[in-house]
This record gives sequence, structure tokens and C-alpha cells, in this order.
Amino acid sequence: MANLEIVDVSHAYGPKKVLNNVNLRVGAGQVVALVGPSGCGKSTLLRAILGTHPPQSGQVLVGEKVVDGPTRDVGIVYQHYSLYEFLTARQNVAFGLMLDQTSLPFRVFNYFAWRKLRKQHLEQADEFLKKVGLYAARDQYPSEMSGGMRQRVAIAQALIMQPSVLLLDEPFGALDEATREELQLMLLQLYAENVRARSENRVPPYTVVIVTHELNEALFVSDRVVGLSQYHADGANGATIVYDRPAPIFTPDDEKDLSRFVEQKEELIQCVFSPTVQKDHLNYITFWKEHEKHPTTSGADV
Ligand SMILES: Nc1ncnc2c1ncn2[C@@H]1O[C@H](COP(=O)(O)OP(=O)(O)OP(=O)(O)O)[C@@H](O)[C@H]1O
Repeated sequence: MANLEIVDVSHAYGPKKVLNNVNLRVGAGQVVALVGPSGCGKSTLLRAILGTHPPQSGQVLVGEKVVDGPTRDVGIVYQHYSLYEFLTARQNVAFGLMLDQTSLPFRVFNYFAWRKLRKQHLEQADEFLKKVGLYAARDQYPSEMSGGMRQRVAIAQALIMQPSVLLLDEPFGALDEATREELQLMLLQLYAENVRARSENRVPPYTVVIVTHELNEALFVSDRVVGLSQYHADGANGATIVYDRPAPIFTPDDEKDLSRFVEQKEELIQCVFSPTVQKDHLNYITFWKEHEKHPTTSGADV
């Protein structure tokens, strides 16, 4: 079963066609980087997955359910963190669970049961703060944290809801380079958890779609790179997927094969960003074919 399936999705704003027949299937445990020229429709696609702006035609399915509005099955983290300033890191992370699992009448009429559940939620929040490397700062308020720390809390806040798909929309775009690298490594730690789960025949816990303008980042943190572009035809019909290939998978301690990295970056630029280069894009939408031949080169479970 695919965690996310996008079927023939098209969208226009008035006369402006933005997405044209986008199809994509993402398996459990994949980390997919979505790249494309500015304004090509990446955010429009994310909003369709999130359910806030359903597409004009086609369907988005998450865990086999058609998305027709926002649900807890899809989480999102934006570039600018949206933490509650009056809550500590662990309270921020636990907040969604508290709202989701305890209604106001429950809190009023089952006070002691609610206190017990609240303690469990805070303990769960601690676990997720450990995953993003921020356990030591669990009692700090957002105003006492750096941008990178806040973004780690935002990611833990999304992960604790155990969404089928986590969307990251330029999550590190506002951070300095060194902090950005630290957060990329944190994502790789999460990916390593997927790898471990798979080796133990468990369902990998994190399925992620990350939108980034940084091609190095796209190749570094993902196991699959998807390129959206208007360039495939004359552009008048909107953007579609013109590139879909496995990315080099670097788990945190792996030695990096930089030659493959550089080669793929060049390929990506030519296919997705270079309007002067004529490419037969079908030759670059090969993820599932490559996966069938070498199932170990990517982390899809479908
Ligand atoms: N609500 C809207 N009404 C009209 N046009 C819109 C609306 N939202 C987006 N657009 C237009 O649709 C196109 C795609 O926008 P979108 O934000 O999805 O692209 P993007 O790839 O995410 O861009 P960027 O990389 O710059 O963030 C752009 O030309 C944008 O101006």
C-alpha cells in the first residue's frame, strides 16, 4: 500500500494553469525531495496533499483514503516555525495529542484520567524531542531557543501525530548554513530509523515529502528526487513531473560517494531547471523501474 498517491492531479488559478496531470506514488518510509523552478506549483501540490486546497481535477489519496480536507494523516512543517510562545518545547510537542485525544468535557468530567493521559502525552513528547536531538531543552520556551532548535521542535510536533505523510515546505530555508547542515543530519537520523525498521521487518515510521530550493539538500536528505517543471512541453499547460529517480542514500555515518552526487545534480539541473536543454523526460521518470531492478537502492515499501 502506498502512503501517498497522487492521481492525474491538475489545477489552475483562473486562466493560469499551474499543475498538469501530476501522478506520483510514494511508499512507506520514503523521503522524497520535490524540486522545481520557482512558481512551478510545488506549494500548490503540497496544499492539495494537505487537503486545504483540493485540486480541480484528479485525486490525492493518503493511506488509500481520498483527501478532501485537512486530516491528522498529513502533517506539515513550514519555513517559519509556528510554535506557541507560552508553551515549553515538550508542551508544544504534546499539544496536538492533547487536543486530539482529550476533549474539553473529558478534561472537566474525568480530571484524574485526564491528568494521567496528560503525563503520558508529555512522556511521548520527550521521546520525540530525543529523536530530534532536543531532549535537554525540553523545558525551554521558544523565545529561549535558536531558529534551528525551534524548527526541531516543529518537526517533533508534527511527528508525534504519526502522520502517514509528513510534508516539509522549505523547512530549513531561514537557517544559516551550519544550522541547516545540522538539521539535514537530523533528518538522516530519522531516515536511519526507517532503515532499521525495514531490516527488522517493521513498517518504516517516517514518510516524508520535502520541498527545497537547494539541490544539494534535495540529494543529501532524500532517497528519491522528484522534479516538477513546466518545461516538458511549451509550458502553457502547467507543470508536471519531469524527473523521478532514486537519490544517493547517505545514512548519517556512510562514506559519501560525491561523484554520483555531482553527476545527479547536473542531470537534475538539465532536466528540471534548464529550459534550453531538450530532454526526453520519460527517460528520467524511472524511479519504480529502477526500484524493481535494485530494491535495495531505495527505501520504498509498497
Ligand atoms: N492563490 C493564488 N491565486 C492565484 N495565483 C496563485 C495562487 N497561488 C499561487 N499562484 C500562482 O501559481 C503559480 C504556482 O505557485 P506555487 O506557490 O504553487 O509555486 P511554487 O513552485 O511553490 O513557488 P516557489 O518555489 O516560488 O515557492 C505561481 O505562478 C503563483 O503566482
